[in-house]
Amino acid sequence: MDEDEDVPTLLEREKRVPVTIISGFLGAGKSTLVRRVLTERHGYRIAVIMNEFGDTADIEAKTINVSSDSQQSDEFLELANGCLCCSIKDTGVAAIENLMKRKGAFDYILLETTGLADPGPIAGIFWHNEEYSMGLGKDIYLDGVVCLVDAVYGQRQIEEDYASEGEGESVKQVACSDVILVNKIDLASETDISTLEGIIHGINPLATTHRTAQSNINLGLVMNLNAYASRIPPSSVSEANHRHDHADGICPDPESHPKSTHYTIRGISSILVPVPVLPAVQVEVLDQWIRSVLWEHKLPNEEDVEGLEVLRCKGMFRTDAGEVYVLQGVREMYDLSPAESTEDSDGAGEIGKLVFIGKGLSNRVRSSLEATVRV
Ligand SMILES: Nc1nc2c(ncn2[C@@H]2O[C@H](COP(=O)(O)OP(=O)(O)OP(=O)(O)O)[C@@H](O)[C@H]2O)c(=O)[nH]1
Repeated sequence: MDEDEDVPTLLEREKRVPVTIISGFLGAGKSTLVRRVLTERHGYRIAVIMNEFGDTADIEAKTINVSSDSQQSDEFLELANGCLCCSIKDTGVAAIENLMKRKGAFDYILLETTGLADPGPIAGIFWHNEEYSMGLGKDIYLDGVVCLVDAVYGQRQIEEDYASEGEGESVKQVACSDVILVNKIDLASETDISTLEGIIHGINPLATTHRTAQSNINLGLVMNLNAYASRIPPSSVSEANHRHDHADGICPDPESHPKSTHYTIRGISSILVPVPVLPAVQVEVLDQWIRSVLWEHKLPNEEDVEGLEVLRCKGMFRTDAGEVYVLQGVREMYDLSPAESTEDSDGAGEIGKLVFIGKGLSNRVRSSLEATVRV
């Protein structure tokens, strides 16, 4: 990251401080990314929060010659570039807000999860607070989830992880991410990297991927994504529609092109359904469909669909009343509401889209959704 790289302005746009969750496969380069953030002069005042004060902090303490304040129950390291490295036992919203009260406001918070953590529930904490707990979550909001994948071992990790029992953490990490860094590209062949990218897009057609070596990424590409607000970057749904990476045969449903796509990798799949301008009254019908699928794991008025579980959903469409609706969801939590501002509406063309990523998303589920949004 060069000093003179474009640094997005964060605080002018939002009073609340954005939080980005960094997840990643074991050994994929999370600590290397964090070390970059903590040592390079990028102009942000970032608090990096780790579940455990692990190797990175020790390394920082040694290499930057700053000692940690381990007298307190939480530990902090203030770095020369203005960043703060800290470990708080409880990474809930209230604990992070307390941290801000004690240590002052930051421009940004990066929350690093351990290599085995599934970011879905962590993302849910922020969501839940924002939605239900007045007062909490007033200072911070979830901006996005970034996942590091090892370019050399990523494919094997995904496959072995799945083979162990059900779909593994690495698959969930990919499914729940907004940006994915395929790291260690210096060690992998072009063919292997492309195959891995195909698998990643197969699991999560909405995520943007970047190739990196030594986790070297322009921070502007992983921060300030606004991935969970009631808005959706126009590119993300349209890109998803064009990602058809079949190099490894992960798109087993060619009949669905180009109207909708259906990828699957051993249980985790995604469906993308175009949505025409909907009569306003039909939004409630769609809402019921989403509730049934997310909460009851079945299609409306039908028996359970075996293994139906949505990990992530997103979408945007117009109604004939002139409103633009945005869908955002993680697991059982979702929000289907009109876009926050007219600026957000610009991305919605006449044809909207809904994307669901998860398990059990069969053709039957897709047909049911298509019928629900048919006019
Ligand atoms: N060759 C190469 N090595 C890398 C790259 N990125 C990281 N490494 C090395 O890979 C090893 C693991 O990187 P970490 O950053 O510790 O990975 P991690 O995801 O934090 O690991 P865990 O926390 O143990 O899951 C370290 O020895 C890094 O120096 C890269 O792009 N290329």
